[in-house]
Amino acid sequence: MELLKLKEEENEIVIRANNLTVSTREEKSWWRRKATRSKKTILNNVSACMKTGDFVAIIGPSGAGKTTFLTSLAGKCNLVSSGSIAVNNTEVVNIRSGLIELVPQFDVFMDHLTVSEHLIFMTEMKLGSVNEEENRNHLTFLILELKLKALENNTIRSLSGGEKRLLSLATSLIVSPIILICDEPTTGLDSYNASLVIGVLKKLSQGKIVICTVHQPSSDLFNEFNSVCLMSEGNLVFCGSQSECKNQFERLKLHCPVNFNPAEFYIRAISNGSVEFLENNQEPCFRTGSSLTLPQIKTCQRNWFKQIQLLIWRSSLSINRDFKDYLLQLFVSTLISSMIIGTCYVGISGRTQRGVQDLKGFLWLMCSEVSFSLSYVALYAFEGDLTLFKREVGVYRTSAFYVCRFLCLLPKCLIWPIAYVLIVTLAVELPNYILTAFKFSFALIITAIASSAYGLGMGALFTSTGVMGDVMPCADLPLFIMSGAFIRLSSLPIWLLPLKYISHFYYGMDAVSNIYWRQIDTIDCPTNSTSICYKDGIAVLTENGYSNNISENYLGFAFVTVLWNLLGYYGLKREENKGYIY
Ligand SMILES: Nc1ncnc2c1ncn2[C@@H]1O[C@H](COP(=O)(O)OP(=O)(O)OP(=O)(O)O)[C@@H](O)[C@H]1O
Repeated sequence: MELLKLKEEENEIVIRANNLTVSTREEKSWWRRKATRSKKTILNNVSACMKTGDFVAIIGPSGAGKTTFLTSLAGKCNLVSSGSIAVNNTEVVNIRSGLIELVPQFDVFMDHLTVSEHLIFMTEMKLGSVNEEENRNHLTFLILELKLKALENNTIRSLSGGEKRLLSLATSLIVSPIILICDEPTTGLDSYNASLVIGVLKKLSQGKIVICTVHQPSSDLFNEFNSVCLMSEGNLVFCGSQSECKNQFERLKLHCPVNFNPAEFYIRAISNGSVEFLENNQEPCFRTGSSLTLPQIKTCQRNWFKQIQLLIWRSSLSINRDFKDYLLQLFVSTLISSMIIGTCYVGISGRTQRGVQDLKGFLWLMCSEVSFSLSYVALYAFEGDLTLFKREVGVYRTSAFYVCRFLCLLPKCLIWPIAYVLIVTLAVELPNYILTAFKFSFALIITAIASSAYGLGMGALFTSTGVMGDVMPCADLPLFIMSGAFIRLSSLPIWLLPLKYISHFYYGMDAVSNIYWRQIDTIDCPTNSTSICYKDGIAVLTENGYSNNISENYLGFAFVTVLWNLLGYYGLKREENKGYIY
């Protein structure tokens, strides 16, 4: 593990918690301002110190506050806290990313990727190009050390729990952190995999600090740790070397029976109240004269465009593996529905008074099918990846992730409208068929892009609450009423007009209506007709309140696309600010 060790001449690292108190926030109902959940103290005045070479096991009964302590040490706790945590003399929250890595209890990956694709992605993001020899060697070394060589081409979803743990560890070690914090690295693993993981961690601890919470470790596993922290009800009962812990218990006449698991013995003693606090008579944490500057580690922040390129590469790998589903979705969403529309409207023409109504319905269906399908696909784009995104905070910029999601929708925005137009327009009588179909496709592609921005924006704003599926129809309703398919736009009250200008349905309908009706120079009007007779296509446009200028629609599309994307970005940023998920 030479690569992972701090070099001899590098400074000693000390992480120190000083009077750390962590509590939950008081929750109040918003209407009565009455407390619905009172404040709860999770960590109570905890002080501890760990230094280079420490391989620490944090043990204690369930709910003792072990995970909260770990995440606080990593600077990733989102709860209210007082006191301080510092590495050497630098507050943990001010430490450069990569110096401390947290391996949470639950692994979150993009499951469709293979092990090597995932590691390449992370190396590219965190270290720089894998084509650089140093980075390639480091990656190869990690794969070998963490026994991932045989699994390189396996997809992550096919890995066992232990293999996923090793992959999580490898991911955290890409940047060679100086402090590695693992939450229950052995939970759910069989004894072989548990000792494999602990063995790797122990090796790593030479030259680093490795801190782990462990649940019911076997005696053999527990003995691998050289330090132990005992926690009970938010208090740190003891934190020091294994031998000092044993001595302290023996001073209280609490002798661990031969062949009895010491970890279990300690936990029982603190759970039944036999022990409240133990002294720690160890040497002080800082050796006099040791330097307090933090070591430099190699990290790399890729530029924004490179981040987008890497994120798109990762998403495309995932899409490739699901290509059959993608085709099925295309088939169901576009082919079948466009065939149904085509069949219902077969033979219609806007050159007769009867055909005017049919044509308006046809244009509306074409436009709304494209809008609805794309906006609902985009709506769920973040749902599955929100946890992954929150785990990867700091690896890439939120805006890069958002732009990647938007760009990944563009192939659909291109293929779906073209497929629609090709099929549905076969059924109706179009003037200048090829040119009109081409113009329809273009207008619907732009409609699809604006609809995707709308869906993505709504999804990002409401993803974490899970109510986007309920909110979306309510938001859709006023927007699609503005399309002019159900109400004459000229008769809208003035205060409703702003809604028209943020409606992608309006711009879509206005564009396709202009494309079609401007080519209809005469509409038959039977002499015995008692209802209104439209003279030509322009009269239809005027009667329905559509604009005279198609280029205004494209400006409108640009406006709503930017608007919804900005709102979506704000929603995602809000999720990022809620903090790390562990
Ligand atoms: N975000 C939170 N909001 C409210 N309560 C919380 C929060 N995080 C932790 N707690 C509470 O704090 C206590 C300690 O939780 P923590 O997860 O740190 O314990 P633990 O020792 O790791 O438990 P276990 O061994 O079961 O994982 C628990 O009672 C838990 O319910």
